[in-house]
Order: sequence, then structure tokens, then C-alpha cells
Amino acid sequence: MYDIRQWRHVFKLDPNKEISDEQLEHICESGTDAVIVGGTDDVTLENVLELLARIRRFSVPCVLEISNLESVTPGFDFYFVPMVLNSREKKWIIDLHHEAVKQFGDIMNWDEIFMEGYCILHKNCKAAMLTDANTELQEDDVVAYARIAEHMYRLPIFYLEYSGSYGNPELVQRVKQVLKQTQLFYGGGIETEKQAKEMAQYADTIVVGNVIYEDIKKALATVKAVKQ
Ligand SMILES: CC(C)=CCC/C(C)=C/CC/C(C)=C/CC/C(C)=C/CC/C(C)=C/CC/C(C)=C/CC/C(C)=C/COP(=O)(O)OP(=O)(O)O
Ligand SMILES: O=P(O)(O)OC[C@@H](O)CO
Ligand SMILES: [Mg+2]
Repeated sequence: MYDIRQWRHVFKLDPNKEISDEQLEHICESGTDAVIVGGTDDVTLENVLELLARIRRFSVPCVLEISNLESVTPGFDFYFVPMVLNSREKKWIIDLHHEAVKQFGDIMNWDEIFMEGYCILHKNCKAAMLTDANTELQEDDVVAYARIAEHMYRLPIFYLEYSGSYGNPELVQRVKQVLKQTQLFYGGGIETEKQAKEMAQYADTIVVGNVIYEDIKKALATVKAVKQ
């Protein structure tokens, strides 16, 4: 399914983590809508290419979520480009993007590139630490970032990121209520069918990451929870 607006469930695979062929097959054939390749640390051209080649044995749509310029490579169906709206450093909001467009501008196919407005809410996750995200936010602050994403920047995706910890479903519901065009992604700490169902009530798309590497059966069960 190549219309990202229809995606309800996606798996995020970290190129810096090990996954067996059998596990990868289960993930790609699980009925998930897409597989995102992305992570925060030690994402290299080599490990991205290796994972891409292995995922390409299956027909599932495959996205590269760009975390550094060195690992950008052709061959993905889509490219998701994060900008961390609550970062205290403009490097993560505009500077790296400027550098990337300077480098790749002539060969960029804008139809396959989607900007993600991240709001990172788990203060101990790697992405929050790397980008010096201000995670001490009130609900109104988060809602304001969502409105900025939709109305000021017209971003296709607003991503509520709790990577490594399960977030607050009431906040996800509040954010969903103010978004009309921008697609709401929720990711963080989803480990059970119940959690997947709960967040999928509000988020347009849920993202399941770390549990793949901790308990593959539980990870696979999150697909069923959303697709039924
Ligand atoms: C050659 C070719 C095909 C070109 C294609 C054209 C193209 C797409 C060019 C790139 C254009 C562009 C504008 C690129 C942007 C460049 C860039 C480096 C932007 C910065 C991205 C950014 C803000 C990164 C910060 C980290 C972050 C938010 C990463 C997202 C992933 C994430 C949050 C992972 C979760 O963390 P995880 O690693 O899982 O953590 P744990 O290990 O704790 O679980
Ligand atoms: O790894 P988890 O905690 O499932 O989070 C998924 C995704 O939002 C990470 O960027
Ligand atoms: Mg992870």
C-alpha cells in the first residue's frame, strides 16, 4: 500500500540492531503497512544498505527515516525527514536540512519525501538527548506544536515520540482533535495488543520499534490489534 495516509501500523527497524532472517520475514509478512528503517545512533550507509537489501525480498513498502546525511541512499520507496520541533538546537530543525538540500537538491524526488514534525516527550530517549529536546512540556505546548506543524509549516506528519516508554493516550487524543490534514504518528513503548489498540484509537498511525528486538511474538501481535 503506497498511500502513506492509509497506514495504520508500521514497524521501525533499527539498522544498528541484529535481526535474524526468520524474524525479518515475520515482520515483513505480518500485514503491517510499512517498514521504516531508522535509529538514532550508529546508523551507517553500510548497515542501512544491508537491511534494505534484506527487506527488499518482501513486498512491504520500505521507508528510510533519515537520521544523518552519510546514510542516505537510493532504493527506498519513501524518505521521511525528521525535524525536531522541540529541539533547543536549530541544527535539528533547519541546518542539517539546508546542508542536505544543498548536497542532494538536484536529484531529490519531492514526491517520495515526507517531512515529519517530531515532538519528543521522553526525556531519556536517545533522540531527545541527541537533539537537546525540551521535554518539559505542558499539554498546551504539545498541542501548539501540532498546530504549528499543520497550519504554519503544513507538514504531512506530526510525530509524537515517546521512544522507549509508553506515552499518555489522553494527550494523543487531544492532539488528534486539533489535526485535520496532518497525519498523526504515535511511537513509543508499545509492547502489547492492548497498548497498540489504545494508541490506534487516536493516532492515525502507530509505530512499533524496540519490542521487535525484545519479544518478536508480542511485536507481531500489535499488527493484529490494529488491523482487526
Ligand atoms: C541519493 C538519494 C536517494 C537522495 C534522496 C534525497 C533525500 C531524501 C535527501 C535528504 C534530504 C534531507 C532534507 C535530509 C535531512 C538530513 C538530516 C540529517 C536531518 C536531521 C534529522 C534529525 C532531526 C535527526 C535526529 C534524530 C532523530 C529524530 C531520529 C529519528 C529516529 C528516531 C527518533 C529513532 C528512535 O530512536 P532509537 O534509535 O530507536 O532509540 P533507542 O535505541 O533508544 O530505541
Ligand atoms: O521503539 P519504540 O519505543 O517502540 O518506539 C517506536 C518509535 O517511535 C521509535 O522512534
Ligand atoms: Mg529504537
